Amino acid sequence: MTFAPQNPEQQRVVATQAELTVVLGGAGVGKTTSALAAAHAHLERVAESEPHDRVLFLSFSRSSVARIASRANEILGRRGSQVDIMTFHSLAFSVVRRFGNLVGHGDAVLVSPAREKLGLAQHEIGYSRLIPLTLEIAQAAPAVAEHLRTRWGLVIVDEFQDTGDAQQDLLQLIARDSRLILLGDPNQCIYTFLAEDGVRVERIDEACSAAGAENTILLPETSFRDPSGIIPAVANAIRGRLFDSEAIAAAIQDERLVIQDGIPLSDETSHVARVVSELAAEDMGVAVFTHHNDMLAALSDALEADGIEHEVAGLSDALAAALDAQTAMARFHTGDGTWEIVLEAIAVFLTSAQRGQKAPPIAYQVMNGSGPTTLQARLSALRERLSEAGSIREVIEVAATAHDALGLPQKSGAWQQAATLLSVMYARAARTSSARDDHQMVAAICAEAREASYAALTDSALSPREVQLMNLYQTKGREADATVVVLREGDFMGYESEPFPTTSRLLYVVFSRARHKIVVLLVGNRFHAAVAPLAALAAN
Ligand SMILES: Nc1ncnc2c1ncn2[C@@H]1O[C@H](COP(=O)(O)OP(=O)(O)OP(=O)(O)O)[C@@H](O)[C@H]1O
Repeated sequence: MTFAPQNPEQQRVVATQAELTVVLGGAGVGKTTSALAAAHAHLERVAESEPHDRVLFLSFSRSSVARIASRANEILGRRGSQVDIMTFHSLAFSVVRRFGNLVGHGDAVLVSPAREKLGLAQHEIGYSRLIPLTLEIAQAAPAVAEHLRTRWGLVIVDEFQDTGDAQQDLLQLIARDSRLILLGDPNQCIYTFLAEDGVRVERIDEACSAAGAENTILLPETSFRDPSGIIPAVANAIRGRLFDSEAIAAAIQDERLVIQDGIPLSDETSHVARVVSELAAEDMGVAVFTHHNDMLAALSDALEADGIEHEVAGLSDALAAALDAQTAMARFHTGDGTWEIVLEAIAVFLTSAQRGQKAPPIAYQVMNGSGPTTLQARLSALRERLSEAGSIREVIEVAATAHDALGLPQKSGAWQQAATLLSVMYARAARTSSARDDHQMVAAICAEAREASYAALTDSALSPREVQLMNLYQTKGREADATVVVLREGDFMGYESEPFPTTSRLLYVVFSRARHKIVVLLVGNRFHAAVAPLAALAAN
């Protein structure tokens, strides 16, 4: 194992044997890393008496699962296969899949929030039902509850400050008899807008009281993400709204913090793409953070054109929906699925591209055969091309170009990503499966695509890349050599006033992700008061 504790507190985390340990500390101080080392230490310690013991590492978002998993091998070594790293929702889904029949949900199909907006069929389960259903299953079947309680000797929860009531209930179920390590940072609590779901900053204090002072470990402030301390000092100054502090002036002087303003909205995508290309050319991994998914999609297309491989964290739902739509087209060709299923899958894809509670009008037009005649004509042409395709390979090509052929708005990047995944799945099925006819071939591809879209919905990104694009709220648990923070005129930052506690925590998370450099791009002229002082710094 390559991990070596950097201070006595990290060492205490690794060595803890308490039933409940709470680990606190600011961004980048090593909470996640030392907890992984604690998982390794636990498994080594019990190896003789409990050779099959396992550790569960629960995290919040798909993005942080991906980051933890990418680091885990190095720290866990041969113990890697005994550690399950997943989100609360992917854990719940694995239970629902295995035992859902006990509560009338055998063969459960998990659908995206976008599909949920268009209405659920009987056998479908929405994302928000996963944890409650898991609890119902455990209630109905004590043997399942017992299985979940005994499976993991140690449970670690990352980002504990953002857990809500549902996660808490799930934890109580699975960790009743296990050791528990909770990792948290009250300053990174950015989901308080989910107060209805029980997310509240005080949860950390309660955990500390339960653990007691001797089992509450506060890691020293030194950030190992940027050992020079320059970027952590910027993040802290911004959290404290000390925009005229030495720390910020020094970082600007050293070009570790670059603030560019006056970028017109019409140049946003090209400007961001240029900055990303320049940083990537310096061999830096880059993460771009913005409030706007429309910008992410446009940027994704622009980077594609520049040949820069990238991952769009904000498009995971759209990617899953695009995969579904394209496989539905393949099933239609072989007669294993109807045209209505294809239309519905396209509607779900269109809904996934849209924020808000409702599906967009075009989604209903696709499903109902209403709307502009050009749209209906294009759908008919697509149907014909799919029916007449001479081979499965040709069907996959038709599906790959359907986004353009139909003239769909937005998310062409996700459609393209799905097409690439699908052609890989096709090649694999053609090479390895025992599928002898088109039906079997399509079934094999669909099974694999379904797994991939479940992974996109509940777990890590499929192919983490050096350049990552995401929404401001997906930044937690991420890190990159350079971060590009795009702030746009009119960005909504809540209704609070000075000192903007919630937005300041969000900005702290966003500004603490970089290892080397932060570039802030200010698009437009007038900014929300919470971020306006940054524009003043650019002018200086
Ligand atoms: N003991 C150590 N030795 C080497 N590198 C370390 C050590 N501790 C932490 N790091 C490195 O510092 C960086 C931040 O660590 P980590 O992600 O564990 O911090 P964190 O407290 O979980 O951060 P955040 O709350 O911001 O997600 C990582 O790149 C990690 O590899």
